[in-house]
Amino acid sequence: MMASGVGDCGSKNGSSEEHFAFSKHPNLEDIRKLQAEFSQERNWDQYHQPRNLLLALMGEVGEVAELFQWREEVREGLPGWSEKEREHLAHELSDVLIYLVRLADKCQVDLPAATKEKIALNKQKYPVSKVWGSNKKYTEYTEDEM
Ligand SMILES: Nc1ccn([C@H]2C[C@H](O)[C@@H](COP(=O)(O)OP(=O)(O)OP(=O)(O)O)O2)c(=O)n1
Repeated sequence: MMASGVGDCGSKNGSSEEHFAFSKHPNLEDIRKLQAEFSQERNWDQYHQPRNLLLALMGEVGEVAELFQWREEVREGLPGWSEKEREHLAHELSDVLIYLVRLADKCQVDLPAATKEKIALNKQKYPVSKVWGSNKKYTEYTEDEM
């Protein structure tokens, strides 16, 4: 794992067979605390209201999109991307996560717990037996199919 956080995401030839997993730390609560400290030390809490954080988050999502725009389809593992491009992506995705965690903090949403709950709800909404291999939205299924 490089210092930038750019790991062996798949392989450079696009194979998804190589193992990829996140580091265990920092977890979301660690990130929440790190960002809270960062903001407090700079007297920036005054700017980190939910609305500003949402706009900052959207701006960073736009910066991620810039890295993908006007390219051919990008395959898993980002084959053909340079180390510099991978590092840039890692930093922009981190900005997105940092603002998302900060937004959840300021809205008092327990993000890991809420995510666990939402995945459980998604499983109910999209039962494997009904949706296997299909990318239809749940509203497109007929009563019979569900
Ligand atoms: N008021 C602010 C400004 C910055 N940051 C933190 C959160 C982000 O992780 C990062 C964003 O910094 P920049 O706005 O400088 O954006 P970039 O790092 O993406 O720089 P650039 O826009 O030049 O790519 O810094 C923050 O918490 N609160």
